[in-house]
Amino acid sequence: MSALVGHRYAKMNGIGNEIVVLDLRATQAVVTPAEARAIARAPGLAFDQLMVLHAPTTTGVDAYMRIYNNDGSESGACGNGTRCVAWMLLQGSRERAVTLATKAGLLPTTRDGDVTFTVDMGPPRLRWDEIPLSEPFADTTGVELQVGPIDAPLLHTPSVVNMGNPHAIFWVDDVKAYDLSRIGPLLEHHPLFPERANISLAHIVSPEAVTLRTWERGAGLTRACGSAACATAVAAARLGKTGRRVRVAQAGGELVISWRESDGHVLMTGPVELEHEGVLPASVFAGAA
Ligand SMILES: N[C@H](CCC[C@H](N)C(=O)O)C(=O)O
Repeated sequence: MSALVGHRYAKMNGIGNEIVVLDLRATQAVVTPAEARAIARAPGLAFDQLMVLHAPTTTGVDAYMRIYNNDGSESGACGNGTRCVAWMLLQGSRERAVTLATKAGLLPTTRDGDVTFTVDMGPPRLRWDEIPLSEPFADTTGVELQVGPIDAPLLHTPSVVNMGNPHAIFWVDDVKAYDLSRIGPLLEHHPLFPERANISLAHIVSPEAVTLRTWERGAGLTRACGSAACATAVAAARLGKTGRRVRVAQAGGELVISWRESDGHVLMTGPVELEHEGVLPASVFAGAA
């Protein structure tokens, strides 16, 4: 039987980004890619990201998180899921702050209201080999990549940003005018991105507002992606398209993103929603492969 059976989970969402938080702090067990895929297929547990809590190994950290996409692959960041984790850890507590650790670094998170949280997503990484890209580009605000005919590309010159995970952002007039479910997987797996990439279409509404759609690496089209909102806000500010504080609207709702001047950290604010809680039943893993 899977060592995950009997551990507590919460099915949540962060503005429509489907999240399962699984608390493994009481065990040494680690989720395998096959187990992550089995949970994603279980009735009522379909997720875009699975946030797994492990006991912290460093003082001052409340939990270490491993983040899985629904294809079983791992990610270094998930903004919407991190707010859900903070909700779970602060549930019933008077504390207002938690510090979470991932393989990409520390994520201090504060509660701003009952269901509203701000995550310090840390500084973006902007050098080509930090994204990573497979070939050098001095300027990552626009790299050579296009979709469609060479002389009349449909999409071209994305900005690239690493927010703990790789993002490419194409600037468009209408985010709904493209078949992202067809274009997304081609770009996610493009040879320019040796670790694959999250692919976003962004429309600048005003210097304070952006509309966004994202095809997520390892999860496909989602209703919202927090790290994509952060990456887009950084890229838009670098290009002078917006200021350093923007509202980012996605299919599932809105986030406020601030790229702090003093230390270059990106702050993401938004709500979470609890759908149901329980303990993982053995049936989830029956016949898992
Ligand atoms: N939905 C997440 C990001 C998931 C990223 C994942 N698809 C990857 O980079 O592998 C968010 O709110 O930030």
